[in-house]
Amino acid sequence: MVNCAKCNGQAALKRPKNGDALCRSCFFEAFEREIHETIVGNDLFVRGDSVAIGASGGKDSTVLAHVLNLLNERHDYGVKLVLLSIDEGITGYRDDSLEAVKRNKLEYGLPLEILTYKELYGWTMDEIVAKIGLKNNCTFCGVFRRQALDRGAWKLGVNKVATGHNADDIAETVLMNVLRGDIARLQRCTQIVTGQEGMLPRCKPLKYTYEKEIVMYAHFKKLDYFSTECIYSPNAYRGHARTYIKDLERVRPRAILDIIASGEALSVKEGVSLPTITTCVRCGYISSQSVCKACVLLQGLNTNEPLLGIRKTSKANKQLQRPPPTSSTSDVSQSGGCGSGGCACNPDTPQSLDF
Ligand SMILES: Nc1ncnc2c1ncn2[C@@H]1O[C@H](COP(=O)(O)OP(=O)(O)OP(=O)(O)O)[C@@H](O)[C@H]1O
Repeated sequence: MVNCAKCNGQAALKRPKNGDALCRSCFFEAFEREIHETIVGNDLFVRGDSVAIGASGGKDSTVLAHVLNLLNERHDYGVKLVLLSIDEGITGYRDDSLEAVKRNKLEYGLPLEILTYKELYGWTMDEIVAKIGLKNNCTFCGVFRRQALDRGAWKLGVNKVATGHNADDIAETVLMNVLRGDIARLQRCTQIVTGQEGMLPRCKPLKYTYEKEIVMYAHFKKLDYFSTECIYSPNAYRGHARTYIKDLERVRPRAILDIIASGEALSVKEGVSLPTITTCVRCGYISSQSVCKACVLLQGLNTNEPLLGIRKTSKANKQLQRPPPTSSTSDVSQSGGCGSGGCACNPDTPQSLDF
């Protein structure tokens, strides 16, 4: 029998993060305490905050909702929590995972708001994939989701958004941004709170939490989540980064934290020009070009030119300085959006690589 390193009882697992043998209850204690320390150490919340948890029904956001709800009570954060789900319109995937979110809403007694791509943009992902095929569809989905979460948060009147991005996700993003030479995103992607002026702050309380431990926690706690991969997401580039990091982790478990620390330690030399943040002339959301990536992509879909937002968008941006077509079904291009959210996309990057 292997003894628990903390209480000397019978160990039930070996922690992927540091190899400690722990019993279940000592693992729960360590897992929850570390997330609490991340929250407190980084001032993620203040009393009175209203926080929308991006709830996809997957393991990460389900564990996030469970743990935030628990810590909020245990440590009396005084924070109001709300679940916010975006229904991208992916039959056989998001409809099923949203059922898990609806069950969690009842289980945790938290309000839930669901926004759909169809109502926000006039298109479901099923329709987008039918139009453009499986290549590039993740670009549409990622850009629309980022803006949709902001729009949902403004609608709910919250002042913060929390997402379930974990340590593995962040290490992968660091690597991908290094390989792409994307300095602006490299600088941003390790930040635990993102969101420039005019945007709602977004935080990642699971930034230092290993994916394997999230899976273990969800499994031992018997949490209700949906575990199937997106049917439209080949996302080969992230897949390569993921495989590489898993290989590194096998040799050196700390590699994930080390990559995050390396990303955090990088700083951009003075004088290097970074994209400036402005407001999209079409929808009013924050953008790094005069027309935001969501509007460019939407224009492409609505005018039968779906690659408009995929190719170099400075060109597309010039094209879009013209007024939008009146036939658009989206409230983004028709009404100018709510004018208060934050789509901080970098239109020249083919995939969404920051959070
Ligand atoms: N459809 C959605 N609705 C609301 N929030 C979402 C949605 N998709 C993703 N998010 C948020 O963004 C985070 C990272 O999303 P990603 O697509 O990387 O999924 P993931 O790593 O599989 O996470 P999860 O296990 O929570 O689905 C999620 O944990 C969640 O907080």
